[in-house]
Formats: sequence, structure tokens, C-alpha cells
Amino acid sequence: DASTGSAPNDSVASEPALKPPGVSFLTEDQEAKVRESGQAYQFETEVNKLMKLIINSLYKSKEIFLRELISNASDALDKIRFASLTDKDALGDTVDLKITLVADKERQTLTITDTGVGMTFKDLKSNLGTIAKSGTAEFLASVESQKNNTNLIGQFGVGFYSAFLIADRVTVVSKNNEDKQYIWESTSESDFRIIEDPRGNTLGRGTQIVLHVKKDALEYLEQSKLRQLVQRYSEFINFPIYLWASKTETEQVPVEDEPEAETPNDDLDDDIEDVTDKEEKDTKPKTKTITKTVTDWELTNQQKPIWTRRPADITEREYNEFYMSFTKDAVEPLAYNHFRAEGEVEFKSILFVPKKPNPAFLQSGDDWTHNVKLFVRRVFITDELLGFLPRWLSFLKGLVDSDDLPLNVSRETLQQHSIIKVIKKRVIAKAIDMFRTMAAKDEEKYIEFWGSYGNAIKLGVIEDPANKKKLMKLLRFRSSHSEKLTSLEQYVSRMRKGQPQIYFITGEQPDTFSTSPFVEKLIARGYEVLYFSDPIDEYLTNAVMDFDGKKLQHVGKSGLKYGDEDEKSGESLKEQEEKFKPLRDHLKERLSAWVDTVRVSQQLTTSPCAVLAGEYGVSGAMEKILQAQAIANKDDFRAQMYLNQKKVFEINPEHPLMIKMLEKVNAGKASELDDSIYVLFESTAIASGFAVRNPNDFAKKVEIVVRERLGVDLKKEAQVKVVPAPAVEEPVKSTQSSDDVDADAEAEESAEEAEEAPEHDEL
Ligand SMILES: Nc1ncnc2c1ncn2[C@@H]1O[C@H](COP(=O)(O)OP(=O)(O)OP(=O)(O)O)[C@@H](O)[C@H]1O
Repeated sequence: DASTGSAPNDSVASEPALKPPGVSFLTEDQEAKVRESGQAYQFETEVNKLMKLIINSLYKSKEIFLRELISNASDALDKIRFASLTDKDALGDTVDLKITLVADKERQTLTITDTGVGMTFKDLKSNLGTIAKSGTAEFLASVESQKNNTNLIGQFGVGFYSAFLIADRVTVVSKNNEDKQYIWESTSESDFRIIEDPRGNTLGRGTQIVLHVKKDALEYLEQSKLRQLVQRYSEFINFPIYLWASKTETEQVPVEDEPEAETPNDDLDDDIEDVTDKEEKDTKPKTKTITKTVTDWELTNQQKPIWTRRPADITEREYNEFYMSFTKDAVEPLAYNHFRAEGEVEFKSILFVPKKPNPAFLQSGDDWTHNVKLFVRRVFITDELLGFLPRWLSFLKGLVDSDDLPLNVSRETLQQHSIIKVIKKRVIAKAIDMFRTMAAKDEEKYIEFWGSYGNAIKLGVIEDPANKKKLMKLLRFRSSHSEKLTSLEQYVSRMRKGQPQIYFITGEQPDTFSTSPFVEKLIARGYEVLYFSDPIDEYLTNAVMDFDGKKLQHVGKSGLKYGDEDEKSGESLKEQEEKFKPLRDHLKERLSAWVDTVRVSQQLTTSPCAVLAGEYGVSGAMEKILQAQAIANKDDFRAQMYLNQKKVFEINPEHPLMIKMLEKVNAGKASELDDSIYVLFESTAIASGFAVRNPNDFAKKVEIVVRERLGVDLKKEAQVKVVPAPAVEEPVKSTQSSDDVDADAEAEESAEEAEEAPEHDEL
């Protein structure tokens, strides 16, 4: 019975009694026996590395050991509670699900016990001897290369091995329903030992971790320190954590009849109650207040889950602390949304956006499923809901607690449960709400969010048709309007009268956008152009055809309209087309392998010409992406089809180069233009974002043009004397005897000596 505590005592003792009731400890002799006769096993090399790393880089934040061990205990308790939902015998006689902490100053041990699922012999050997996590090797290498990166290692979650931060020896006693009770022991050296517990089953079920505290860490045996740490790090653990602690209590005790004092008020002990009323004094027995030390289990955490509380009652600090303890993230979240869904299904949820995404979050195929934890009526069920969040939202973290789901359903059937599907939809909608609120209320924060998760939102537009409309409003782009990012709505609000399209350009180098031949006239006329420079933008533009009834128009593709073209401009265009027809025909013939249309441009101002993709073709940037893919996949007929599409060549009728070319063609001197046409076309294609088709050919033609410009004979070749390479070396004979080998080695040695001490005449 925990409430008995120690016997009342007149003196104020500050130490808790050594033995709390109901907890069994190994004696020193028993521990020594484990060391002598336990079977020894080697730690995996990575464990040794990790332990070294923990000890060397986290020595300044030793105290995290307690957070890690309590978090493991809580996970173990979650597991047995979950098992008990479907197997009523799982709890057996050990029905209290709790964690206890006992510090023993005399033996300098700190003991953490839980009534969780416990570990079998096999579990002890593998869980506490290896590192199960994938990616640990790379992680270790990256931390080693960035010495002292405590932040990084903190984020990794160092787990059980952090015990060695404060202990030089750790003993683990564990009992799982499927096995006997075992003792595991290690001094963090290269091996650990396991032995069947000679005492039999003392735990009932669960795990007891005994830390033999190092000399420089004795502060962790102080109950005030432990209380403070549990409150700081384990505030949100959903199981009770009890600390075996002593406290001073005052109590009224009867005073035995004493001879009456002469002056009743003066030298009576302070804590003896002064009774002045004469009558009462006669009828009531005298009492005095005494102080005594009581040692008992002290509940150190409040276990009302934060998500069941009213948002209005929760401070931002509490949300932040909860997030950090819940996700083991080292920094506060960027944003959160705590809500209660009502209607078709009811559930409570808190969603968080981490400050920084896991760099691999859009690529990783499995890890992200652990980001949302599912509870049913406050009981943790699983964090392995495959496909619960769509890929684009895989950065989101949080929890869902539903009262509607059945408790005794397996994880596999849960996934298919119709309620889960409804919850999933609501969670996605609430996440989008959170982003929208951020965008509307806190632009600076939204820009930070966009910097980290912009690509995820774009992926959402591409992959999540149901939410596409809402997500499109969250998009932000650079544009010719100003340095600030713009939304599509803002763009539309600035559109010119009659402007029928939203103009954009794609490419890898946003710095060159404003000087691109496609953009020059638009900007000169005062139109705004959106700059799409992420590779994903190419896919995005295929998914987003229009916004707010306005077509999105790639400025490098056919089909651009200003909206203010009148009859007059149409006529003058026709005239120009007619005037340039001879040149257009000639160009079309010469470039027929790549071009199917040559026309007079309405888009160009200072550039002589531009290469455009056809209306259904792909831009230069997309062409490069497809080319890379086509190399990987030659059978991708769609990519091949796009790549083979012919281009549109636009000429600037006001440009002197074009006027000169027209003159040459009209004068019957078109043949003089051959190389120039080719060079002009290829270099224009480059400026328009396309890749050169045949770099060698292109370089040769450029050389011809340069030769002509400098008056160098086209036939004259460089006079380079070609020296043939030396003859092939004679193969070494493999049939030589061992004497020969020695002789060779000697010869080599003396050659080396000769090199080290060169003859004088060589100097
Ligand atoms: N108190 C415990 N009860 C039962 N099993 C435990 C306990 N502590 C540790 N384990 C087992 O040992 C494994 C390794 O623990 P460790 O703390 O090193 O990593 P982890 O808990 O899996 O990862 P992380 O600490 O990053 O969450 C756990 O996954 C669990 O299976």
C-alpha cells in the first residue's frame, strides 16, 4: 500500500526511505553474480559508436537521459494497453499502468520501473544490443563529420543508450508475458551480459532500469532535480509517473498534561498552539503541531491529455512544449491547429507544422506514416496508418483521438475503416485551413512556411485534385512586378484591362527571365510575368490550366494574346507576314528538321528572333527534364513524342538583321545565309531555354562564321605535329622463380635509393 509511507518521526529527515513498498531491487551480491555468470554478448559496432558519440557530444545535456527512458517506458505501456484491448488476459495481475522513479543515495542508483510490455530474452539481446533504425550508419557519419552537433543528435532521439550519460553501469530487469524474467547488464564497454533472473518473477510484468550513477552525476539522485526534470520533459506522458519522495508534513498531536506555565505566552515552543480561552482549555485536550517527514509515492505529472483540454485554456508555451516532447523535435513548431471535429464523426486533433522539414520528406516512402498518431478514447493505437496523409502533406505531424472508432480492432482493418477515411479528409481540410490562416494573418510566417514547404503545396496542386482549388490560392511566385512573392489572386488583381491570360515563363535561371526575348515586350508594355523556376513548376503548369477564369499562358509557347489587338494591328501584322514571306519560306526550308512554323513576331522588341514551343509542345526547361528521363527510359513514348515536336521560329520584322536577311533572299543571294541561319537558330534556341541539338556541329558552324568575319581561309587547317604514343609495354613474365622475385625487389630497392641520393652530376 503506497499510502503508508514511513513512520512519523519528530526530526526532519530529508532522505526518502530506501525501500518503497512493492518494488523489488537486486542486491549488490545478486548484481555481482550477473557479472560473473551472465552470458556475454557483443554490442553491434554501431551501438559502440553511438554510445561514444552520445557520451562525447551530449555531456552538456546529460539530463535528457530521463526523457528518453521515460519515453521508452511510456511506449512500452502503450503497447501493453493496446494488446489488452484485444486480449483481456494481457494485463494479468499487473493492472496498474505506471512508471516509478526511486533514487537510492546510499547505493548511488536511480531505478526507473514501468509496468509496460517488458522484453523477452530475445528482445533484450536485440533491442539493447543493436540499433534497429535504418539510416543510423549515415546519421553517425554525418554527425561525426560535424563535431559536437548536439542539435542533430538530439533530433535523432538517442534512446536507451543515453542512460550511459549519467551511469557507468546499467542493469535492466525485464519481464514479458511470453518469457521468464531476465537481467541485462552492461558497463557500456564492448559487451553486455544476460542471465535468467534467479529471483524468478519479481516485476509481474514490465521493465526496471537501474542506473549506477557516475560520481559527476550524483545530482540526479536529488528528488528536487528529478521532480523538476519529470515536470519539464514528461509533462505530457499519458501514464502516471510516481517519484519516491519525502516531504515534510505538519500534524496536530495531543499534548500530555504538563505543569502549568507561569507565563503561558512566552517560552512555549513555537509550534505548540497557544490556547487562551480558559473554558475551552478545560474542556478540549491540548494539542501541539509537530513536523514530520513522510516518504511516499508522489505523482509528478498531470495526465490529462492536452488535446482533451479547451484550446482557450492552453497557452502557446504548452503547445510548443507538448510538440517537442511528442515529436522529439529540438525546436518549436512553425504553426499548429487544435480542433474538435463534429458531425459525421467526432474527434479531437492537434496538427503541427515543424519549423524545418526532414530534407527527404518528399522522397521517403515509409517514414512519414509515423507522423500522425492515432488514439481511440485516449488510448494510443498506432502511428502506422499507411497512406493516412497524402504524399504532399507528409511533413505534417500530430495526433487524432477518436471516440467513434472501436477499440478492439486490428491495425490492419483499422486502415480500411470508413471512419478513418472520413477523419483523413477532415484532417487534410483542417491542415489547409491552418495554412490559409497563416497566409492571411501572418505573411512573414507564411513566407517562411513557403520557403520550406512550397514544393509540397505545388505537389498537392498536382496530385490532389479534390483540394487543388484551395491549394492554388496558397501558391506563391516571383514575378516581374516586384521582389516580393505574389499569389495568383494578387496577380489577377493587377491584370491590365482586357488582359485575357496570366503570363508566366519557366526555366532554371530566374535571373535571366527579365531579359528573355519572350518577356521583353510584355515588360516593356507594362504586363506582369510570373517566374517559375523550380523543376516542379513545369509539372505544375500542366496541372494548372487556369485560375479565376484566366488561362495560364507560357510566354515561350504559341497562343499568347495581349487582349488589345485591334483590326489595325491585325492588318499590319498581315502586311508584315506578306512582306517577309520570302525569308519565312527560306528559313522554313533550311530549318525544316526542327521548325514547322516561321512567323512574324508580336512579342519581340530588341531581339532579332525567338524559338517557341508549339501550343501543345513543351518549354525548353521541360524539354531538358524530359531528355534526362528519356535517357533513363527510352520506351517512354510520350516523352519521345514531346521531344520530337517541331518548334515555332518567330522573327522580329523591325530588326536590322532580319531586314538584311530579307534583302539577301529577295536579291537571290539566299545561299550566303546558310551558316548564319543555322547559328542564329541554335543560339536563339539556347536563349529561349532549349538545349543545343548537336554541340559539335554548332561549334563548327560558329567557327565558320568567325573565320568569315576575320577573313580566314575556310580550308586552311591548323598545323599540329602529331607525336605517336610510345609502344605497348612488354607484358611481365609470370613464370619467374621466387629467387627472381627477390632479385627484382632488390633491384627496385636500389633504384629507390638511387633516387633518394642523386648523383652529383644529376644535381
Ligand atoms: N522500458 C522499456 N520497455 C520495453 N521495451 C523497451 C524499453 N526500453 C527500450 N525498449 C526496447 O528497446 C528498443 C530500443 O530502445 P531505444 O530507446 O534505443 O530506441 P527506440 O525507443 O526504438 O527509439 P527512440 O528512442 O528514438 O524512440 C525499443 O524500441 C524497445 O523495443
